[in-house]
Amino acid sequence: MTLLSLSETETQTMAAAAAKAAVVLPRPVTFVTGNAKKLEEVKAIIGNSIPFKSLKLDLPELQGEPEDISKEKARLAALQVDGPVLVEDTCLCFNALKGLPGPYIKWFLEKLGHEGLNNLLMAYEDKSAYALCAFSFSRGPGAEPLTFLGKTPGKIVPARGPTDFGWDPVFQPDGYDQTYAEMAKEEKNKISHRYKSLALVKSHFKEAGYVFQTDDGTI
Ligand SMILES: O=P(O)(O)OP(=O)(O)OP(=O)(O)OC[C@H]1O[C@@H](n2cnc3c(O)ncnc32)[C@H](O)[C@@H]1O
Ligand SMILES: [Mg+2]
Repeated sequence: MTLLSLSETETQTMAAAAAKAAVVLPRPVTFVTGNAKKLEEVKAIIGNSIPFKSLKLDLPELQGEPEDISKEKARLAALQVDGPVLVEDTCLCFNALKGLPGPYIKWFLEKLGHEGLNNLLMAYEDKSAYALCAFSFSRGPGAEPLTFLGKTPGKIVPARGPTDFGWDPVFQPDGYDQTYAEMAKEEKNKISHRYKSLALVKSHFKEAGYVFQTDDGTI
């Protein structure tokens, strides 16, 4: 039998390399959102792949590009939670309107409703649009957030289907006869902007090899 014996220096070097490779984070990651329907989808898509809990908080939102809004939400959330956080910002962008309402879709929807969103495109032949989700992950207060974009193309149609989640009834993804609202949840979660963004988040977590530590120090 051959015994592999390492010198003290070799052992120290290996331990240092392992410590450098693994980023230890307090467990779990907190997904901060004020939107219960988002949370449902995020739970279904993330499953057990990332240890996470949620916190219902309506974070203030900067004006600007989706990526910047999302990053700023993550910075604020990390300060509030004092730990690792995930947040997301969702946009609905009309191509004829050069990407608007975009991040302001929440207020457009609230004021104009589904019919009003259709009316915005009345003067244009081009009804194409895309749903955009920008997830941001921050390792904690002061850490620069990483952002992951997921985009699903489609078109704006008169409302069809259940009205329990935002603009789902007026968005029909390309390649489908149904609106997001008419689709089975599992179907939407296989092709949605949120799914695509979270697929990148999951890959990042896999590649980064984060190690999660509980309060009592166990991993
Ligand atoms: O606390 P946060 O996470 O910010 O939740 P929110 O509801 O404020 O969400 P956003 O700021 O991202 O605004 C996006 C708007 O689009 C709606 N929305 C988000 N994702 C959607 C989806 O997948 N389908 C339909 N509507 C969606 C949502 O209800 C808002 O009105
Ligand atoms: Mg919001």
